[in-house]
Amino acid sequence: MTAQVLDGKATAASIKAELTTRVAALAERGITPGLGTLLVGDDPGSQWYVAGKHKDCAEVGIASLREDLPADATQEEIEAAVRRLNEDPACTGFIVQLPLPKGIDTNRVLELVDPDKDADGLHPTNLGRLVLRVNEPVTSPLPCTPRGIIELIERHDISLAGADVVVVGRGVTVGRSIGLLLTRREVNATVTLTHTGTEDLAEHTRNADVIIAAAGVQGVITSEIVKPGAVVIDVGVSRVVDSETGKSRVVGDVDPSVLEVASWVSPNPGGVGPMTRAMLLSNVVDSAERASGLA
Ligand SMILES: Nc1nc(=O)c2c([nH]1)NC[C@@H]1CN(c3ccc(C(=O)N[C@@H](CCC(=O)O)C(=O)O)cc3)C=[N+]21
Repeated sequence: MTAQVLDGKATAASIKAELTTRVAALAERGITPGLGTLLVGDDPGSQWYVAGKHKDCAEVGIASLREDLPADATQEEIEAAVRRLNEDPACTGFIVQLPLPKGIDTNRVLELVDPDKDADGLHPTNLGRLVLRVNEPVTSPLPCTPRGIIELIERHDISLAGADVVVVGRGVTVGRSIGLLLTRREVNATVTLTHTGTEDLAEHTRNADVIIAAAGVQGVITSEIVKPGAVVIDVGVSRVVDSETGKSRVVGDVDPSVLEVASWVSPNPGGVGPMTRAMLLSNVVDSAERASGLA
């Protein structure tokens, strides 16, 4: 058996097409959604990510706003830039590109973001809303990677209702927050969160209908610890130097042997990454629709 591919690139492309239509409807009412980015310093990786976000925006008709600060920007200067984006009516959602330079109190910066403009969906107020509104529609931004993973699964007609989902890794952006979405009544999965303190990871994963691998450990999920027919989502990102080409490349948490036992596997790259970017755009369009009374 060979697993089917959960194609994140193709799924993100259809989401972007849907967003283009919604952005056009907003334009008819004189509204242009705008994504702001706050980038501090000159890390090439961060510059590349931010450039990609502005390119995505241009594709669907979202305006881009940038705040770029030097690597030696002070806490006060960074907080002033957050306030400018909070107050700018042209900015309907924004992100603070992470990581911020050493010595900056990241949580203080993130908590200053207007929760209604929080395009990452990771502001404490928005995580709190997810906790409190478990049985009601959410009208606040959702964490992008968790939302992208659920969309990727459901848009392939795989039901999560009643599924036993094992999450590997307790990082804030994925492991810690995805259970808040998976256990909502409208999704209805059962969730086990495993981490480095888990005594027997295999015992959990072998019973899972769905494995969400967000540990950042190359190849931790091997075919021996996956139940035949399981759905396996590869979120982890590690950089390795290819022994043949000598070039650096991205590898995930899922070992290629898993393709022989799973029913569906998300590739990495080409799976969760493009979905995360599409959900960032969705959060910005959702916010603009809410602000204009369309949603
Ligand atoms: N405030 C904030 N929000 C973020 O969402 C955020 C951040 N800071 N800091 C950095 C991480 C990283 N991240 C990625 C998103 C998409 C891909 C992506 O699309 N990757 C492609 C290809 C990547 C490659 O080949 O190098 C793929 O998976 O197919 C990767 C990484 C968002 N981040």
